[in-house]
Amino acid sequence: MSLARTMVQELAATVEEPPREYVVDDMLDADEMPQPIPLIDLSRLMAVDEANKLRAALQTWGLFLATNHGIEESLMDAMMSASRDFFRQPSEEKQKYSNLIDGKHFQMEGYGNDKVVTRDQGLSWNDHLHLRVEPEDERNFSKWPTHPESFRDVLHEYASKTKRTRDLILRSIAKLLDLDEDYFVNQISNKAIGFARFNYYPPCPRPDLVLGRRSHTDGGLLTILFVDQDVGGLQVERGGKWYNVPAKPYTLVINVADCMEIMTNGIFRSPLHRVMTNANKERLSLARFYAVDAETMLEPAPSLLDDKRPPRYEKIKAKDFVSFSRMKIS
Ligand SMILES: O=C(O)CCC(=O)C(=O)O
Ligand SMILES: [Fe+2]
Repeated sequence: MSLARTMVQELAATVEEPPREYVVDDMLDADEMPQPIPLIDLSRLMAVDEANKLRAALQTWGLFLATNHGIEESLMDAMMSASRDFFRQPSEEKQKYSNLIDGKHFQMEGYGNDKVVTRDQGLSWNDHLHLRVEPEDERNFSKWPTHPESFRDVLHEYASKTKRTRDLILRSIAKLLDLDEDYFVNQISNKAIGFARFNYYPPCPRPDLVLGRRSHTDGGLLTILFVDQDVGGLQVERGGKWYNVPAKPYTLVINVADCMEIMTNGIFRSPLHRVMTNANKERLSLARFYAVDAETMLEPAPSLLDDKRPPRYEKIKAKDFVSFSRMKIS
């Protein structure tokens, strides 16, 4: 089986019908919202009402929209436009950062598609650039674009800002659970890995049959997502239904990831989410994935457990954690 695939961007420019591997089984749609996705003002989390809103958001959706997150609009604009400039380059330029070594050996970092593991694995209408941003002293700059020229500096700046936002949110989550304020922050030492995933979704001729990103949960502790303000597409699952997450200018989407669900013993959920395609417009997004230290023992925080609330997840070392579904006891 060949790992090398045509970039979706090139497919989109040439085909009228998406290849079979991209087509999903069910017709794609969204359900009517029961209530809007909560919008949290991060500068007000000291206030009880805002903290309660955060708690409700994390329990019901595992995801929320965040304003007043401390990242300047000009920096967000610069980051989005650097990403757009990267993806607009000719294919040969982008292939210099390919995630396939010698055209066949897949590695996590670089430009390309997701790893193909099985023959019948469905594909997504998406190309991406995946970069390891933390630990800061282990950045592999051979995978960091030099075009546009500003790319590296802007990403460096953006990463230092999202880190602050991350810590603010992690501390707020710990407080909601009466845990030590640094309980989650301490799981991320200066050796923990943080990725930036720049997603590019070309227009797709069959948005009713093809997903920009198939349904998944994020594996780490927390994800800070910056979505295209002009094109929606992100959906989140709740109670077996799919709901549109609105794209609001300069508003981040924050979601709980699997390790956080385990550590909170399922009080806060790591939501399934997916991305729809659009017939006419390209779409970009940038996910910052924050993982815990590889050596961390993943387990529900002991103070959240008692006779009535037994652990719902088995203990496992973070580096051995691969599939979320295998971890659930009930
Ligand atoms: O593009 C999006 O809105 C979501 C992307 C996503 O879920 C991911 O990269 O894990
Ligand atoms: Fe995701």
